[in-house]
Amino acid sequence: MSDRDGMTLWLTGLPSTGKSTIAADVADRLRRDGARVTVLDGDEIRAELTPDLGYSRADRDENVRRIGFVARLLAAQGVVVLAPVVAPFAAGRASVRAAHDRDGTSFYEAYVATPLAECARRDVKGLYADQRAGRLRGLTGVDDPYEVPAAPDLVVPAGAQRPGESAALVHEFVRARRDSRHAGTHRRRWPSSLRASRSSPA
Ligand SMILES: Nc1ncnc2c1ncn2[C@@H]1O[C@H](COP(=O)(O)OS(=O)(=O)O)[C@@H](OP(=O)(O)O)[C@H]1O
Ligand SMILES: Nc1ncnc2c1ncn2[C@@H]1O[C@H](COP(=O)(O)OP(=O)(O)O)[C@@H](O)[C@H]1O
Repeated sequence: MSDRDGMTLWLTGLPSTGKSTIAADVADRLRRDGARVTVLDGDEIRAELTPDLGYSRADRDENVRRIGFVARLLAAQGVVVLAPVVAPFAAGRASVRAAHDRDGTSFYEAYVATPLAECARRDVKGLYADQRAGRLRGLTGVDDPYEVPAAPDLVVPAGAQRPGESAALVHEFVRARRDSRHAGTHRRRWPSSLRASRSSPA
């Protein structure tokens, strides 16, 4: 394990799309692979790190910015950071990516793409029902914007999959990126001239 193993994988999508379920399962799978993993879950972070913020655009942008900052610090130390956070605005997601790019830390955006009607049917926290009943205003995807990622690194069709299938897809995505970085490390460490001399008979 090295600092090169670190990355941020942001799971964006509507409430009840499956972000937290997938992140928890992927974290377990990666830990079994021996990775250092942390999950920056929207609900937990809002309770502990951003309790001062609500759901206005400015507050959501600030929430995403702070989570992105913590993710970047951890990822730079070799941690695989999973961030299941709605992050409804493309500009907010793009600035988190840009901040990672500036210090050479990997950032990937996974769009958890369950159709709105299925999210509303799942309605894990009763928010869609609250919005319909007039008890909640400004629900992402219903009466507040959700900007669908234009070029996500991964699309997870979680409306048409079982949770384990979605987790397996995301796990494979992360594993492939970690593996390719390891291969790159080995290539850099042993340039071809050196490899040739090492493999020649003495
Ligand atoms: N109005 C409104 N719109 C959207 N979501 C709402 C709202 N009110 C509360 N919640 C719950 O808060 C979670 C979204 O906050 P996040 O910190 O994940 O995202 S963000 O700040 O909007 O980027 C989100 O969590 P998930 O259901 O896990 O996505 C919601 O449960
Ligand atoms: N393919 C899938 N991936 C993730 N969750 C799924 C999937 N299919 C059904 N579900 C269910 O949908 C719900 C998603 O809830 P949750 O993970 O809390 O969503 P979010 O974090 O996006 O608000 C859970 O009850 C989960 O069991």
